Amino acid sequence: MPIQTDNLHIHTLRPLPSPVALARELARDDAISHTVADSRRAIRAILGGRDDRLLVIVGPCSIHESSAALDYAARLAAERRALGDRLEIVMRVYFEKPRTTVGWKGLINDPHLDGSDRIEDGLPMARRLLLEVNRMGLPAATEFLDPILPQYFADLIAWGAIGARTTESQIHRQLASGLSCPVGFKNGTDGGVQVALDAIRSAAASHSFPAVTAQGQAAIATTTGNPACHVVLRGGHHGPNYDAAAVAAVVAAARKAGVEPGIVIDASHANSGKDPLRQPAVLADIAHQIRTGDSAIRGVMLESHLIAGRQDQVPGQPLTYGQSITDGCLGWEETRAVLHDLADAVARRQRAAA
Ligand SMILES: O=C[C@H](O)[C@H](O)COP(=O)(O)O
Ligand SMILES: C=C(OP(=O)(O)O)C(=O)O
Repeated sequence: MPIQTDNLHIHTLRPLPSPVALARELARDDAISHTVADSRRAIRAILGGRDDRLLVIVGPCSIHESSAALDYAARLAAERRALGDRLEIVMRVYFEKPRTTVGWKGLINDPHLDGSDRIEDGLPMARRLLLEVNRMGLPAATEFLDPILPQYFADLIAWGAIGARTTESQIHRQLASGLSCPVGFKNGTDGGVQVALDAIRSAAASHSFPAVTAQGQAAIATTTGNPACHVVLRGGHHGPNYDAAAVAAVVAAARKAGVEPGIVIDASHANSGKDPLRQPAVLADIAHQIRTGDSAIRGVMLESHLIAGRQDQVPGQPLTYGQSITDGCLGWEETRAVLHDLADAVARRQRAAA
C-alpha cells in the first residue's frame, strides 16, 4: 500500500463556476459601470487633494441579509444625492470577515448562516446585491480577503480595503497591486502604521504571482501596480489614533516613507474601543479637525446599520431585521446626523480654502 502524504486534512473539493460564467449570468449595464468608474475617479481625486470633498465609507460591519442591505442602501443613496457637493458617500458592502480566531466568515462563505458554507450560493448573492446597490447610483466598498474571489465581483467595487490582519501579507499587497479601484490599507491590529506605509509602497509596484483567470484557469498574473493606495487609521491594542496628534504623526511618517499623506480614518474598531455608540464622538473630533483646516484627512469610515448595536445568532430564533451579526453598528438616525455634521465641517473647510 502506498503511503498517503497529501490531502490528509481535505474533506471535500467542490467545483465553483468560473468568474466569467457568473459575470455573464449577472452582468453589469452601462449605468452601473458609470457608477463604479465615476466614483473611483472621484475617490482618486479626493485622495490626491484635487477634489475638496470628503470620502465617507459607511454601512454595515457585514452583510447577512440582502433585503435589509437594500433598505439601508436606499436611505444612504438619498443622503449621497443630498450631500454630494461635500461628501463622496460609498456604502460598506462587506462580504468577507477576517476573524481573530473562528466565527461566521461572511455572506459569501456561509450565505445561509448555518455552517453549510455554500460559497457557490454566496457568490451570486453577493454579485446580485452589488448590482442592485450600484443600480441605485450608490457605489460600493468592500474588504478583499480571499485572493481568488475578486475575479467574481471586483468590477462592481469603487473602493477596497485590506484589513488590519492582512496589511502585512505579501499576498494581499500583490492583490492590491492589481485591483482597479483605490485601496485603503488598515494599520495593524497592534496600532502600527509602518506596515500600512510599507504596504502602499509594495502595492504601487508591479508583481507577478499565481492567480486564476476569468475562465477559472490557474495562471500567472503580472500587475502594473496600484498608485491609488492610502492608509486607514483604525486604532490598535494600545488605543485610538484618530486625534490631531496621531494624524500629524502619520503625515510625518508618510512623508518620510515617500508616500502621499492622504488619510482615511475608521471611527469604529479600536478607534471606538469596539463600542459603536462611541463613533459619533470620534467623528465629532474628526469633524473638528476638518473644520479647523486639516487637509490630510481625506475620508472617514463608520459602521452603521438600520438598527443600532449587534445580535448573536441563536439557533431556532429569528434575527432582528437590519441589525449586525458581527461588530456593533450605529443606528440609522444617528448615522444621518453624523453625515450632516461631516458635510457641515467640509463646507467650512471649503469656504476657508476659497
Ligand atoms: O470588523 C469585524 C471584526 O472586527 C473582525 O472581523 C474581527 O472579528 P472577531 O475578533 O470577532 O473575530
Ligand atoms: C475587519 C474590519 O476592520 P479591521 O481590519 O480594521 O479590523 C472591517 O472593517 O470590517
